[in-house]
Amino acid sequence: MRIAGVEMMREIDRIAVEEIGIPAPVLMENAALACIRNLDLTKGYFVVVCGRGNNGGDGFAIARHLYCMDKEVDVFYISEGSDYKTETRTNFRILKRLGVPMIPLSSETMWSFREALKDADVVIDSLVGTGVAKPLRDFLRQVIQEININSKYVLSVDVPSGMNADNGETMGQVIDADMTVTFQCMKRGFLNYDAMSKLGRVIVENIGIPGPVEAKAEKGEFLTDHALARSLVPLRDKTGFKSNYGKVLVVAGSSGFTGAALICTEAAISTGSGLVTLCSREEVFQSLVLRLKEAMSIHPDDLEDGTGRADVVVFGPGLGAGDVTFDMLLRVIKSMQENGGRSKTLLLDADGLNVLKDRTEILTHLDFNVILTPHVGEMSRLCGLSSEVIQKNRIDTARSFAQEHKCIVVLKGYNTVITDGKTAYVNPTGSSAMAQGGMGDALAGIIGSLCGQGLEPLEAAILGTYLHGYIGDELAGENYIVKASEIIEAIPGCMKRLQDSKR
Ligand SMILES: NC(=O)C1=CN([C@@H]2O[C@H](COP(=O)(O)OP(=O)(O)OC[C@H]3O[C@@H](n4cnc5c(N)ncnc54)[C@H](OP(=O)(O)O)[C@@H]3O)[C@@H](O)[C@H]2O)[C@H](O)CC1
Ligand SMILES: [K+]
Repeated sequence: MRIAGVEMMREIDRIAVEEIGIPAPVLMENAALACIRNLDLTKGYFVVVCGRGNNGGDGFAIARHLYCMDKEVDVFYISEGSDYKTETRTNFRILKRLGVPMIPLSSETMWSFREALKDADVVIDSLVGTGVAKPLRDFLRQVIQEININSKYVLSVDVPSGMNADNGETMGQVIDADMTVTFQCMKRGFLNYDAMSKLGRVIVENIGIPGPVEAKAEKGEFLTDHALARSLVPLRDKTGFKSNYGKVLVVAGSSGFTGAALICTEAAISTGSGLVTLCSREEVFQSLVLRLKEAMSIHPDDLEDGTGRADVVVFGPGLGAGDVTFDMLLRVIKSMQENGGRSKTLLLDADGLNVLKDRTEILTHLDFNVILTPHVGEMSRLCGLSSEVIQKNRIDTARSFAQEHKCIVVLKGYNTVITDGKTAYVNPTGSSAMAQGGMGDALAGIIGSLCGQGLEPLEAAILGTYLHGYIGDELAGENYIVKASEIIEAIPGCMKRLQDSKR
C-alpha cells in the first residue's frame, strides 16, 4: 500500500480525473460509500458536519446515503467562506431538495449544534481534509472543540479535521477521532507518533482509483501489507540441503549479555537458516558454547575464518561497546572484503552500531550489502540528530542516512521504517507489548536468516520486521506482554501459515 502526502494525493486525483477521465463525482460517491461501509448502521441518529471543500462534499453524500437508509440525519455546515466546489455544491443541493435537515453553523445555532452532538450516536467529521495548509480560522477551531467535547463517537472523513496530512501536526485544533476512513493511500502525517492518538482506528479505503494511476504519482513510500509479506516468504525446495538455506555467523555476546547472543542465534535457526554459527567475546565463549544445541560455534580467534565461510554476518547484539568490539568489526569487514563480498551481507545491530559513532564513513566504501538496525537512540548516535527530531522525521532521517551511506536502514520503533535510500517501507505490525529486552536481538537474527535464504537485503528487512511484529501482535492478542523467546518459538508456525496461504 502506498503512503501519500497532500501533493501526491492531489496529483493522483488530477491524473484520475483529467488524464484517465474518471468523473470527479464518481470519486466523491465512492468516498462516501467507503465511509458508509465503515459506519455502525445499527445506530439510529447521525450528525454530519460539513465544510465547503470536497471533504464537505463527501459528508453531504454520506448524509444522502444515510437518509436513503431511513436513518435520522442532521447536517450542520459551514456557511461562510469560498464558493462550493462543483461536486460539493451538487451534493449540497440534492440534500436541500430532499428536505434533509440542514443547519448553517453560526454563533446563533451553536446551542442546537451542541445538543445534536450530545444526542448523536455517531458524528461524521467532514469539515476539512487534505485541502488545508495553514492554521485554522477561529470559527472552525470552535466547531472542532465542540465536536471533541460533546460527541460520543466520531468518524473522520479522510483526515481528522485540523490535522496536517503531510506531517501529522495540529493546525490550531484537531478532531479527536474514534475512526478515520482515509482514501486510497495511507497519509504520511498519520505515521507521526503525536498524530496517532487523534486518528482512532485507521481504515484505508480504495475509492476506485486504479493502481497504475497511483504509481504515476508515487514517491517511493509504502506501507508493508500482508500480501507483500506473504509474497516474500521463501518457498523451500523438497530436495534442498542445509547448505542451500544460508550460512549465518552471529557475532554477539559479552559478559552480562549472553542472552542477546542466544536469542539472536536461535531466531536465525527458527527462521530457517541451514547453518548458524555463534562467535562471542572470549570471556563468555565457553559458557555460551555449552548452551547451544542446533548452532555451531567458533572461537573469537577464528573470526576471520568464520566470516569467510558465512553468507551473512549478524554483528553486535550484546557484544559490548568499545575498542575490542570495534577491532572485531574491522576484522569482519576485512575478511568480507577479501572473500568475494558482493553477494554477502553484514547486518549491524546494537553495539555493532554504537562503535560506528563518528566513524560512519567506513560504511560508504564496502563492496558487500550492509543492513543497520538502529532504534532511535542508536540512530541518534549514528547521525548526530536528536531523538526528538528523528521521531518527527522518521522516514526522511532513515532514507537520507541510507542514501548517504549506501546501506539499508531499519529504523526500529512503532512503525519501523525500512529503506535503501530510494524506497521506504513502513511496517504496521508490532506494539508496545513487545517492548522487552531481547526483541531487537531476535529481529536481527530473523533478518539475517532471511538474507541467507536468498532474499535481497531490502526484502529480508521488509519481511523480517513484518513477521516479527505480526507474531508479536498474535501473541499480544492473548498476553499482556510478549517475550523474545516466545516470538522465536512461534516463527516456524507463522512462516508456514504465510507460505501455505501463498499456494
Ligand atoms: N482523490 C481523492 O482522494 C479524493 C478526495 N476527496 C475529498 O476531498 C478532500 C480534499 O478536498 P479539498 O477541496 O481540496 O479541500 P478540503 O475540503 O480538505 O478543504 C477545503 C476547505 O477548507 C477551507 N479552509 C482552508 N484553509 C482553511 C483555514 N486555514 N481555516 C479554515 N478553513 C480553511 C476552505 O475554505 P476557504 O474559504 O478558505 O476556501 C475550503 O472550504 C479530501 O480530503 C477528500 O475528503 C474527494 O471527495 C474524492 C476524491
Ligand atoms: K475531515
